[in-house]
Amino acid sequence: MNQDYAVQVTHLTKKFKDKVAVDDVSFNIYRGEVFGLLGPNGAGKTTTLRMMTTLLKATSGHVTIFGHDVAKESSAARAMFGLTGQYASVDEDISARENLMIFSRLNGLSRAEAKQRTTELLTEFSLLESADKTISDFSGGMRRRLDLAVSLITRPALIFLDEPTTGLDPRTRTQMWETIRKLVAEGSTIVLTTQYLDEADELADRIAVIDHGKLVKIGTPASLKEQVSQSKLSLSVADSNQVTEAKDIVTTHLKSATLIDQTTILAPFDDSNRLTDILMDLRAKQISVSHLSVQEPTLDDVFLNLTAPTHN
Ligand SMILES: Nc1ncnc2c1ncn2[C@@H]1O[C@H](COP(=O)(O)OP(=O)(O)OP(=O)(O)O)[C@@H](O)[C@H]1O
Repeated sequence: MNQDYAVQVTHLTKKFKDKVAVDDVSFNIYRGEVFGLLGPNGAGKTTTLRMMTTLLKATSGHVTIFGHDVAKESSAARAMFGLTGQYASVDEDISARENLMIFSRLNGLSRAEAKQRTTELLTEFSLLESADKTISDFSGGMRRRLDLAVSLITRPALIFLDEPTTGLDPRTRTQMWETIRKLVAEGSTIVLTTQYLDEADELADRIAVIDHGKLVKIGTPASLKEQVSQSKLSLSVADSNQVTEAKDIVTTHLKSATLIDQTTILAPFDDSNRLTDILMDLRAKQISVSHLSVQEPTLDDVFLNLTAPTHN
């Protein structure tokens, strides 16, 4: 086993009768990284995650978690990770504190240890004030934080988060991102499935894009964006009489430029250093700029490009 890997997925395949839900997928996840599994509905993310977390048997292929084969050594593999998401099974009718106590005891902690861990987790996840409310009175964000707290009782080195922020309001989502970043800072490895491209962009060190059960691309958010599209420069001049001259300057430096109205020029570019040259030339010709912006390619561009119907 390679010591640098938290997870190794090799030729993983899942067939449901004639339907191939996951088709020969291989990737490795490094220790300490946040790895995002991204794909449209029905792409095979959940099926992949369920095989990785011992909940579903693969038709063929292998997964190892810190060297433990999930099929052959499932208890050892299971002891290495925490799982949170749609499978979390907190009891709705009792309080957060009681849930944490019960799960701590189920995980083998003594009564005193369970009590201490429960207080630590309630504090860590800002649930101390609501600790004795029943879960059915919890907001979506509180519920999600409790789910995550439960999966962290045993301080696992690897955490699987299945769509951690689906259905949360923007503020609670940002809080969840902070919590995830904190876990990473403390050394956890995180595997995350998400339907939110901005979430993958914010959190993931690397992203695997899955479509129709196949791995279509893997890389850092930046490298995926680079492969798909260039940045765009948008520049407006104060005096419309100077727009043609300004367009010529932009064309000289960026090869192509388009006039989109009487004062605005749009040009694709990939070298930020050219921007200074353009501004210096404009100033030398006494052309004033009234607006300037650079649009970076977004992960949406990548996603649409990779999973567009024409792609398949
Ligand atoms: N138990 C099952 N029996 C038959 N087909 C299944 C089963 N589970 C999943 N599938 C099919 O396998 C494919 C992949 O499903 P999966 O749930 O893994 O996708 P997903 O990427 O997680 O989608 P979503 O974002 O909607 O959860 C889908 O076509 C789905 O209908």
